[in-house]
Amino acid sequence: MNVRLKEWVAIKSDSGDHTKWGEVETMLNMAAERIKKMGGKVELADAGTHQLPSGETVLLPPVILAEFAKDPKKATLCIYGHVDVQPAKMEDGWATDPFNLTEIKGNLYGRGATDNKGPVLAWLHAVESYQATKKIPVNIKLIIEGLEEVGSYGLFKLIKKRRDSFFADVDFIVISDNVWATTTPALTYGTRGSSYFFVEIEGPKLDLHSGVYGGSIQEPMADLIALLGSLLDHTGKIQVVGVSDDVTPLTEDERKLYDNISFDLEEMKNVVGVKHFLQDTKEEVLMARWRYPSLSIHGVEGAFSDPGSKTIIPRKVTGKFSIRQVPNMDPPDVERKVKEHLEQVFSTLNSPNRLKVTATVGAKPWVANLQDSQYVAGQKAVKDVFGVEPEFIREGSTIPIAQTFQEETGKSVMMLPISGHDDGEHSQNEKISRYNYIEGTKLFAAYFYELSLLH
Ligand SMILES: CC(C)C[C@H](NC(=O)CN)C(=O)O
Repeated sequence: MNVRLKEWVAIKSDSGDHTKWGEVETMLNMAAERIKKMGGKVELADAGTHQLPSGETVLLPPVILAEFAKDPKKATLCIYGHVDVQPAKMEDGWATDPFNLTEIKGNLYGRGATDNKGPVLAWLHAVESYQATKKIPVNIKLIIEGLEEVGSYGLFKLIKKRRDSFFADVDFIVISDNVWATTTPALTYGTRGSSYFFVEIEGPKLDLHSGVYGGSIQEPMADLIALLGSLLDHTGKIQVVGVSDDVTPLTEDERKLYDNISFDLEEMKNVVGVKHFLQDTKEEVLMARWRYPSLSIHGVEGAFSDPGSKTIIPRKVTGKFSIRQVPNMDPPDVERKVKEHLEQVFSTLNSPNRLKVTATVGAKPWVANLQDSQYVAGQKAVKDVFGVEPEFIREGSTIPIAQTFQEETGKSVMMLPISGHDDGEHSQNEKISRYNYIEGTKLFAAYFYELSLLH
């Protein structure tokens, strides 16, 4: 059992609820202390403030900017990671306490084990192992945040501000915050972007007895269900007019990249427990995940959701959904079209209730240039450690800051995942295998070495 990972997983650094950001700060301080113990120079950089959908302005947790002793003859690598996590409760169906890292048959289960505390620690372990030999082949900088899971508030501005200082001498930026597509190690060259929406419907002054008022008022929940039901058809096609218009057309060269992925549809059905996907072939399923947009409905705040029955008409409900975006979609344009769509559907309901739509995340999609020399180093490092060629993959999830790193700093960005395809990021029983954690640490060490040969 890895003691450090156990200590980090024990911190409930769920960033989803701003009232709990104290735990996120505790986690950031713990990570900062670890880096200082390793001889790193650490700044807890001010990330500014953020306005919540309620209108309230809150102070953001800081961002760790750290660096180790620099040798001007060596290349400088900046590693990005995050130490906040998604929410997790035993009642969601976890087999073990999500905040008590538990080893079962070679897997380490706990919230954040793979997304992203395990990989962040693996980077630190790789640095430490070189420190023991006093021959680290590249200069290392670190940027570690605590709000990735809610859209990296404040980080965009901080990167702009530090472009000519912290980032000035950085040659490469690397991120390990995603999963392999199969059991073969991978290099990731694209992620989808995301816009997250809150649709609030507010009706009566207070919750009402459905036996008294049912049938005589227009219920907020019925309005909300009509709105949410208008977003998608049964084939998964987004119904918001114009949203998918800008999707980059598929080229033959890009299509060929899918041929070599050893993705097994049957195994994937078993992993997630579904009878079939919306697409029929491996290529179509992967494209739906990586290079086409999707819309998912996540939940309803304010609706009765406890066990048992309560005969209530909720006064105010907030539906939550997000749209994953791909090149060349633009989050502000998507957000405008979604708002227009919801207002138009709402107008047909002739409702006396109030509608408010807020977009809380506006993260751009990211695609790297596969000819970038970092990918050569990554490919060699995978070969060194695993003895196989990596799969070149994209990722359906979002790293909000990836495209900003590339655009603002002009530096090369690569993703080097060490997490397994079945690690259950954001899900019940999230885990990292002992194998991936240890071999992943070796991969990072090999990558430092291969990168130094490029310089
Ligand atoms: C913008 C999202 C909240 C970011 C989140 N990122 C990850 O899961 C990265 N491992 C996502 O839902 O994609």
